[in-house]
Amino acid sequence: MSFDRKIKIAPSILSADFANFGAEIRAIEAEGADWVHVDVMDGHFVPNLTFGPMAVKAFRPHVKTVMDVHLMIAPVDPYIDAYADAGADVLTAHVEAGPHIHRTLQAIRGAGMKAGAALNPGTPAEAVAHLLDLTDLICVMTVNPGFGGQKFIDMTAKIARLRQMIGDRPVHIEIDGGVDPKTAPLVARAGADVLVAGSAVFRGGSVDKPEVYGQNIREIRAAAEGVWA
Ligand SMILES: O=C(CO)[C@H](O)[C@H](O)COP(=O)(O)O
Ligand SMILES: [Fe+2]
Repeated sequence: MSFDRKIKIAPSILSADFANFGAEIRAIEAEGADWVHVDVMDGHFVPNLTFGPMAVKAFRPHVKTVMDVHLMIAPVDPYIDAYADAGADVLTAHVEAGPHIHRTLQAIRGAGMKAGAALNPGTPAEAVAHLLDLTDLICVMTVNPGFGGQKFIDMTAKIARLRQMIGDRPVHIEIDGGVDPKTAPLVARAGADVLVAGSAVFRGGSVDKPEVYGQNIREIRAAAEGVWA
């Protein structure tokens, strides 16, 4: 997994057909997804439950790009090895999930994965100021985590501040929540390069109509890249 700052679209399979994950993953990748975003929720850190490491391991053979696992769980540390074994490429933990995010990021890298740190909407950019050399990705939540299909919360000032803090370090800024062709240009202009989108990618499509996924991905990408045109 090499570093670049081109716009990457990461569909969240939270909006996929839960009875058909393998085919859904293959469809979004065939239709242009750059990464596959996998939302792990524990019914404790967030008020919703999805799946755990056994399911993530079952997704792995279907993912040919980058498997980007977003942990919305607390605690994190007891499960890091299980997600490494499941084949996560990027493992992101929330800074709010416990008192020792520094240790968590070290452990994620130590287990051979790229380490991400996620920030809830109420958490300032400064929460990662002393973590930037331990982090490969900062995930800026633009919804309160737990559910797909929520309304975008404007975090552009936080994104711009993070881009300034990161300087020339090889750290991605990922945006998660409410990304669509209207909001993508706002976050791209502020400095984001990885755009997670669940409902805006899967809306109107299915494994039998995958071209809709392709159209949705192209619209988000064009809107984000249009910022630089
Ligand atoms: O982490 C998440 C929610 O906690 C999801 O990745 C996110 O909500 C994507 O869904 P949508 O694009 O529909 O907002
Ligand atoms: Fe997510």
